Amino acid sequence: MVKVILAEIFNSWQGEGGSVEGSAFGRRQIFIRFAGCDLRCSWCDSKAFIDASKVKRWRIEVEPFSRKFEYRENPASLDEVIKVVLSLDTGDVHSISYTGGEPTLQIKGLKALMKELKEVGFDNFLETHGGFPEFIREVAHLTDYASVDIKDESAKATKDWRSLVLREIESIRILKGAGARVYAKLVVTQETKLENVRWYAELLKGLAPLAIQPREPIDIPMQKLMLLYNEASRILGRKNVGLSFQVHKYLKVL
Ligand SMILES: C[S@@+](CC[C@H](N)C(=O)[O-])C[C@H]1O[C@@H](n2cnc3c(N)ncnc32)[C@H](O)[C@@H]1O
Ligand SMILES: Nc1nc2[nH]cc(C(=O)O)c2c(=O)[nH]1
Ligand code: SF4
Ligand SMILES: [Mg+2]
Repeated sequence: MVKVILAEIFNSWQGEGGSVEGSAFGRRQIFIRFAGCDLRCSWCDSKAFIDASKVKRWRIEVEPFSRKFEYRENPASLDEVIKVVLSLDTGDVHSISYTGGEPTLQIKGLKALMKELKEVGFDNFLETHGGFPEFIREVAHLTDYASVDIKDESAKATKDWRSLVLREIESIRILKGAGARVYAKLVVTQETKLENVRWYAELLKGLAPLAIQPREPIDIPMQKLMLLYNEASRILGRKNVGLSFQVHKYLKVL
């Protein structure tokens, strides 16, 4: 029996993605956060969950926005996860967000959950770094929406940053080919180089829109953000670039 190592499940509003095509910003979602990640983005806000061996328990926010949690032991069975998702359904849920950590690292469990939750009528929204096109291929046909991060050099996510970016682009291509609504998300910092943004935009041209998301806490000067945006827009087209902020953090919700 497949099991999954989780961090948390909660019902909230999708806080990211802004208004670019394929975004589910402001939609109600049930978030399934997987534990474990192979990357180490310097600014990751989910650091507590990226070493799966340290995530002994997962939590359920029993009532949306209540900060009241129930805890369960890892690993979780798929039946248990489905039951929890159904129990959190507020009737206005747009889609299920699979996030993490990196959900594609647990590809068997991810695939089984996406399949089952689709069968009971939910759309699937995959939040991924896209570094494993071979895993993306396994779930592309089950994916309705995907937000695929392009990891900027300044994230210092891995040593071989350029090859990671190329794999992320390949993942976007696979998802698009399978009919998913896909956008790329680029977290930018003060250190983000204009020449790198130019490169990402060239790779994304004709493929997917770009949501530019300032790293939280925001310290990038607005003049710099404007320059990066302008350059991306010049290459991708003015309708294919937008800003994204982590609005849930301002609302102080999960
Ligand atoms: C925690 S990650 C999990 C999914 C996947 N591992 C990834 O990185 O795309 C979810 C989203 O939060 C974003 N994120 C995490 N920490 C952030 C921060 N400090 N500021 C802005 N965005 C952040 C990531 O870039 C990603 O788009
Ligand atoms: N409300 C809310 N929206 C989100 N969008 C992406 C998130 C994530 O951590 O993947 C996230 C999250 O953690 N909460
Ligand atoms: S890839 Fe995602 S979960 Fe992994 S370290 Fe980076 S932001 Fe965090
Ligand atoms: Mg988050």
